[in-house]
Amino acid sequence: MGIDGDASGPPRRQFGEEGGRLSYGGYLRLPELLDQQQPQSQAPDELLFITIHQVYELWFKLLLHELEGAREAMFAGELWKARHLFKRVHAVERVLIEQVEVLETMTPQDFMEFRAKLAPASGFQSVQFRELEFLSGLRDERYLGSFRHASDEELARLRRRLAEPTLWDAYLTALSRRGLPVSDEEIMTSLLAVARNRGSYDDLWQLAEDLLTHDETAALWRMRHVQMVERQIGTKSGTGGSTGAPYLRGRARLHYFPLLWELRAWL
Ligand code: HEM
Ligand SMILES: N[C@@H](CC(=O)c1ccccc1NC=O)C(=O)O
Repeated sequence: MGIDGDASGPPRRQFGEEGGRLSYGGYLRLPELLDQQQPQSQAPDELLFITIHQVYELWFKLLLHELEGAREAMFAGELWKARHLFKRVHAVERVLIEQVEVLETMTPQDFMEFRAKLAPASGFQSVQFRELEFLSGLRDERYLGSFRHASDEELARLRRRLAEPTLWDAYLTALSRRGLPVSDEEIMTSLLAVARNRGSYDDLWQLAEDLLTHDETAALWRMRHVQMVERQIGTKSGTGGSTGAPYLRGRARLHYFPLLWELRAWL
């Protein structure tokens, strides 16, 4: 029996073969993709280091896309759609945490074989990571300073993220579409009304839980990253010029949606 399952006779055309324009590698642009891993040293583990960062950046790209979709859905009052997209966001974010383990198979000695070649590059210069923070509501303009070497297009993207609405802005719109006031003075009362009146507001409550999970998972990644950093470089300072682990520990305490955490104290 042939691989197409035919016992005999001429090979039949498989589904999708009629046009014959697309191939697996052509569609996925594999020649281009697989040409992008270019180690700067002979160190055996540099391929792992490059690959894992590229995989992160691909997931970051998808997260930005899905979070933009979730934001637009909240603005449009399509809460079911926002929740559907957040489910995917959470699944990807869990993968981001899990794959730290792959890089931790590298020993610090093996990392030191090529680490010096990396400076002054560092995760500080990840445009998409900062875009995710800005879109999620953590807008610290001081980070624009880390992008002196970024292209005009990348800088424009970061500035656009600083100017555009955040996920929290979109959630506030969803609240006010349901008649709940969202001024600074009234917002906590509205969040409490949602939490205490699930019969009327369960969709808004679940959506707030989705935002909180996004926040919590991002913080888990920061903690996981700093554990990996301590394992790899101990108390050394970073190639990007920070104090290293102490700087990163400080970042792990940050929240995208502080009011959703504060709400817990009132429930
Ligand atoms: C051997 C593994 C790694 C080490 C030792 C390491 C170390 C560091 C250090 C020390 C910093 C602070 C900036 C500096 O002064 O350099 C940093 C920042 C950062 N790293 Fe890593 N890193 C590692 C892997 C990764 C991976 C796999 C990613 C995935 C994209 C990543 C993303 C980032 C990001 C986004 C920042 C900025 C964090 C912030 O400002 O809050 N790092 N890293
Ligand atoms: N900042 C790291 C080096 C590092 O991990 C890195 C270097 C270049 C590009 C991305 C990196 N990943 C995260 O910071 C260090 O200080 O060892």
